[in-house]
Formats: sequence, C-alpha cells, structure tokens
Amino acid sequence: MKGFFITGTDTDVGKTIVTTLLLHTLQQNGVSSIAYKPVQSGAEWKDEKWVAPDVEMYRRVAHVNEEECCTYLLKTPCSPHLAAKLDGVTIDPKEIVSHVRLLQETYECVLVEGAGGIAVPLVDDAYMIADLAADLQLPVIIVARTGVGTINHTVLTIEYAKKRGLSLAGIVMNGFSEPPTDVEMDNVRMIEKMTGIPVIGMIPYMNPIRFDEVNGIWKGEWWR
Ligand SMILES: Nc1ncnc2c1ncn2[C@@H]1O[C@H](COP(=O)(O)OP(=O)(O)OP(=O)(O)O)[C@@H](O)[C@H]1O
Ligand SMILES: C[C@H](N)[C@H](N)CCCCCC(=O)O
Ligand SMILES: [Mg+2]
Repeated sequence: MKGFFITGTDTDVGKTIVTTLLLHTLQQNGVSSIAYKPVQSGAEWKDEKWVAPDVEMYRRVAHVNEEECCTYLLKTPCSPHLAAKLDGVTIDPKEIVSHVRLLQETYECVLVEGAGGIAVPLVDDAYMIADLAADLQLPVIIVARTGVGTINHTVLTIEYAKKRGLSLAGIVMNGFSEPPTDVEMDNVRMIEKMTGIPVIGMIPYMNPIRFDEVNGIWKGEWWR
C-alpha cells in the first residue's frame, strides 16, 4: 500500500475529517503514515504566521511539519487556480508528484487530500484535481454527505472519476445522524447500487469532534 487520494463531492464534505480519522486508524495499526495537503487555499493566521487549517486538523492525531504536509499555502478561500493567481504563485503539479514520491520512500501509506471536489482547477482550466489523482496513481476515496442531495452529487462525481480512468477505493459517507435515518441508509443503498462502488466508511456527525472515540466506522480493513 503506498497511499490513497482523498477527494469528495464538494468542498466542506469532510475530506479532512476522514483523512484525519484514517490517519489515526493507520497509526493505531502500526502503519507508518502521513497526511499531505498539496494545495491549501483559505490559509489561516495563527501564532504570527499563516497555517493550513487542514494540516492543523491532522496535527490532532499525528506529529506534522508544515513543509512536509503542505506545498502550496494560499491565502484566499476560493478555488486554488484563483487563489494561486491572487498570491502570484504558479502551482507545479510535477512538484506535488515528486513530493509524494519522496514521502512514499519514508512512509508506508501517504494520504493525499485534494481541494474541494474532483473537478476543481489547480492550473487555470488546464489541470485539475482529477489530473493530480491520475498522475499520483493512488486509489481514490470519495467523501460524500449522507443526506438529501448526496445521491446526485456522488453519482456524478464517480461517473467523472470513472471517465478519467481513476482507480476507486470506495466511498466514505460522512455526517450520519445517530442512529442513521431511513433516508441516510437508503442513500447508502442507492449510491452503491447506482455506482457499483462500495461504501467503505460511515462517519457519524460528531459534536464535539473526537478522533479517539469513533469505533466501527470502517467496513473492514480495506486500508491494509
Ligand atoms: N463528521 C463530522 N462531525 C462534525 N463536524 C464535521 C464532520 N465532518 C466535517 N465536519 C466539519 O465540517 C467542516 C468541513 O469539514 P472538512 O474541513 O473536513 O471538509 P473538507 O471537505 O476537508 O473541506 P475542504 O474542501 O476545504 O478541504 C469542518 O468545520 C469540520 O469540522
Ligand atoms: C476554500 C475551500 N475551503 C477549499 N479549500 C477550496 C474549495 C475550492 C472549490 C472550488 C469550486 O468547486 O468552486
Ligand atoms: Mg479539507
């Protein structure tokens, strides 16, 4: 196993929460692993410096250092192609790919989190998240919401991923009620039926967010 690429049906669907949960699970099972956010837009000012909020979340379960875990830290909370332009930065996909290869020499499993959804542009309209997932040749995890609207978003995302020839590890549905509602459970059934891709994780809505108290969220040890 050399890693996974985590994308989602949208921004704010829970890619970082899922990445952090998976990182915690891997480490609990003795798998040397790291989470990497190649392009973070919407940087936050903290302790007199700009930080990547997604990396700050990873920090809750693992030791991370900024340089290792984020390559492009962009200030404006918008699409990376525009955030890079506004910061006067050019995103070089080759730099991201070579960084992942370097991390793979040290860690058994590298979790690469995209930005927003699968069709988000990184270099104007010439190169998007799907292209990066393809270049990295990592199995892709699709993070999706659980409620009304998720069937359409998830089916479209997966159809696009298939069209781009991506290898799909599975779908993680995030934000379930406790217990899950009938609608949420039928969403699981319909999404699996319509896409042929398994739901490999079911994450409850957590308030507060705790990474050490969620058990039974993965359907089997697919990450091994
Ligand atoms: N299962 C959950 N329980 C409680 N809060 C959640 C859960 N999943 C996500 N959130 C919250 O929803 C917000 C968005 O989640 P997250 O940052 O993981 O999304 P994302 O897909 O990584 O977004 P981005 O595209 O910016 O990377 C965050 O405030 C996060 O704490
Ligand atoms: C700022 C946000 N939280 C993410 N980092 C970037 C989301 C880009 C979404 C682009 C789009 O689909 O319109
Ligand atoms: Mg995120």
